[in-house]
Amino acid sequence: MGTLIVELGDRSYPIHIGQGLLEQAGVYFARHGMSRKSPHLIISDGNTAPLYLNRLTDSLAHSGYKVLSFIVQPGEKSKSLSVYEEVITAAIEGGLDRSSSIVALGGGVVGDLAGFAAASYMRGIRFIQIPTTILAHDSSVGGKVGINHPLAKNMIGAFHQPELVLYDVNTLLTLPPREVSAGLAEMLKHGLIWDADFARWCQEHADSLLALEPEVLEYGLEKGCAIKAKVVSQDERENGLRAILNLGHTIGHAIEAIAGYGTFLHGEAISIGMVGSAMLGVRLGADPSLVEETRSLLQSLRLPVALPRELDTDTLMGAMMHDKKFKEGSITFVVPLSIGQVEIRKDIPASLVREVVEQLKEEE
Ligand SMILES: NC(=O)c1ccc[n+]([C@@H]2O[C@H](COP(=O)([O-])OP(=O)(O)OC[C@H]3O[C@@H](n4cnc5c(N)ncnc54)[C@H](O)[C@@H]3O)[C@@H](O)[C@H]2O)c1
Ligand SMILES: O=C(O)C(=O)C[C@@H](O)[C@H](O)[C@H](O)COP(=O)(O)O
Ligand SMILES: [Zn+2]
Repeated sequence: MGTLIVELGDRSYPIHIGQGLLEQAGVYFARHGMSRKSPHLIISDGNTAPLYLNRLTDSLAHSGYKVLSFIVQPGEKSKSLSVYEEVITAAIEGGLDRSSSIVALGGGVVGDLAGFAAASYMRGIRFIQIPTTILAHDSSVGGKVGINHPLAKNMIGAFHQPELVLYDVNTLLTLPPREVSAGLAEMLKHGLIWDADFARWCQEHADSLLALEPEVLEYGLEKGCAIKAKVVSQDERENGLRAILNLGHTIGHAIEAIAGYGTFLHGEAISIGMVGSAMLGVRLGADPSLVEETRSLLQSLRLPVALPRELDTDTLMGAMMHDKKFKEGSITFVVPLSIGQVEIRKDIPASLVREVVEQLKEEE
């Protein structure tokens, strides 16, 4: 088992990664001084809860905690205002007070939704992340929480750091193959933005990662979490450096929104977006081999690398203008210089992005 720390002064917190941690949740709650007098609300989804909720509630109850649960529909559509309202209703009806916590048991959807409920309920209560997807090695760390608007991803949200992240890698064994690949997209992203050796390691170990071989998977998750933790520790609120974690997301988020949430998984959409970013990089001076290399890394993880022709370019461009990085008339892009190295550019003309979108369609 490994433990990493997200260094944020008096809001620092651990990420515990290992096997069998779900059964020890009560011990970790006690170690973090969670209240035994106030109720704690677990948010999970309809796929994850039948598999893992009992293990969690048993462990917490055994350690003397009062727990309630609220189960949402699986998938991106649950990151909505209406489901958020249902979660808040469950918190009020369950009698949560300022010593309570909200606990996310699931992937990034549950984590973002539960985290936003924790950030806003009574102006903020404690929050615990218990991730159960590969993708959530990214989403459970860093405190970005929120929900979608039909017009734009993650448009309503907050920064609200968890108390701790308890990552039981045994839970990953039940993930469907498509979700495994989508999660590995964010793992590879951490290599693409920070560490070329790690990006190439992901490709070399692609078969083991896809087969969920525990030791390889745990190493990859720890490495991804460590990169994310380092970035977040330096720039919690995305005033600068943190934007690099958004590689591929400007195009990716627009794809998710215009195709209808859930049509493309988040990891699939950002996979296509990362190829687009490489194309942009080449237009701005990177070696032309960057596009093929990026594509090959993503394809080894069985990820999509082209944009379906039926997605309308104008609609996609319009959706990109809703990105949080679109400010004062121009869009900030994370542009790769080479594998493992990116820069943040604030001067990317929309015409260049349009060319990239067209090129992404040609490759289909
Ligand atoms: N906050 C952040 O920093 C951050 C970072 C990256 C992504 N995200 C967000 O995360 C979301 C995507 O997260 P995700 O890919 O985990 O999606 P998800 O939460 O929808 O989970 C994927 C699917 O797997 C199922 N599932 C979860 N755990 C399972 C398990 N152990 N076994 C079997 N099935 C399981 C879920 O029910 C769902 O159907 C997106 O909304 C994205 O925007 C947030
Ligand atoms: O933590 C971050 O910062 C990220 O950008 C991580 C991304 O993988 C993630 O998808 C995040 O939710 C995107 O945030 P947004 O602010 O661009 O909506
Ligand atoms: Zn992401």
